[in-house]
Amino acid sequence: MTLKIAIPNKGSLATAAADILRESGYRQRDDSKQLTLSDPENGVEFFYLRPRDIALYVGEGTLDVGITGRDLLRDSGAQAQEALTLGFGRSTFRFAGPQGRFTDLEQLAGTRIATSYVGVVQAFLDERGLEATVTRLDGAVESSIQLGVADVIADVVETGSTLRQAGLETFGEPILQSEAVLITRAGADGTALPEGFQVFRRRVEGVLVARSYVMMDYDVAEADLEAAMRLTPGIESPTIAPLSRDGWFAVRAMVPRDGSQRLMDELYDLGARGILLTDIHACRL
Ligand SMILES: Nc1ncnc2c1ncn2[C@@H]1O[C@H](COP(=O)(O)OP(=O)(O)OP(=O)(O)O)[C@@H](O)[C@H]1O
Ligand SMILES: O=P(O)(O)OC[C@H]1O[C@H](OP(=O)(O)OP(=O)(O)O)[C@H](O)[C@@H]1O
Repeated sequence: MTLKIAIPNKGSLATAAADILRESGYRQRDDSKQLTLSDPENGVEFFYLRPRDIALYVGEGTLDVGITGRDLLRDSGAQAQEALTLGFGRSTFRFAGPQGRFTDLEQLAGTRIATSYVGVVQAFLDERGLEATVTRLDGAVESSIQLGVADVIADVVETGSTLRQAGLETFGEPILQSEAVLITRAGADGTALPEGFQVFRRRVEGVLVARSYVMMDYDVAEADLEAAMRLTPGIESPTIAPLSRDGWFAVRAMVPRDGSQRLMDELYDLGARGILLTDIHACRL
């Protein structure tokens, strides 16, 4: 059975979603107007949809898997769940008001709040027992205060520059931390999905690991081997091979990309030499 996959057709998540799928070995469309793309060799079919609608299709079971934002998933109220976090499309979702006007979330009571994410905002207010009037806008929410239709906005904040330009500032704790997620129907374990799902998930996971790890190779004297291995324990354990030079070993281990330069310095100080760092393009662990 073909695995049906929903991915964003445009907006902030579209390019990164297509990139990760391409890196996972799947075909992707060349024409941004194309609505579907079949990849029979891999047993999948892609449906290019608005990211806001993707949770609905997956929740209804019309499509098997989707890529969307956590905030859009929550906002939809659809019967869909996160299967994997994808590490891109990160944003926070926050309340904001005119500079110096609000300091505390309790001050939301009785205000008019404009947002494109009514579901998320209403759930947040309900949890705290706050009553406010929530108005749905399609976008450019930051203008609504100046234009007199709202006192407060709740919106996606990435760099914060849109807020600053509108003379607004955030207040209170973030409502939600979001990033792109792989979603499936709520309650669906792997067995309820077409068999291609496990392969799909493993491929995408492999690309995520490859992005966050690098391969480190170095040579080290036997006396320093233990200490070096403590610095580079690898995922399971490092590969160690004797060198023709007496008393020396070659070590190979995957290490997190973050901090890998510092690790090279530490290995060098320890006496390791010939330290190499190489990218991993994909992997199955
Ligand atoms: N700077 C950003 N602006 C908007 N959404 C962002 C940003 N960074 C990450 N995202 C995430 O992208 C998703 C929203 O994508 P979507 O395509 O619906 O909105 P958009 O980028 O504002 O596009 P459009 O306004 O054209 O519909 C959300 O999950 C959101 O958290
Ligand atoms: O914190 P920043 O880096 O400034 O990013 C956040 C802004 O970007 C998004 O708007 P987008 O350009 O997608 O337009 P829209 O929301 O009006 O559709 C979002 O709705 C905020 O307005």
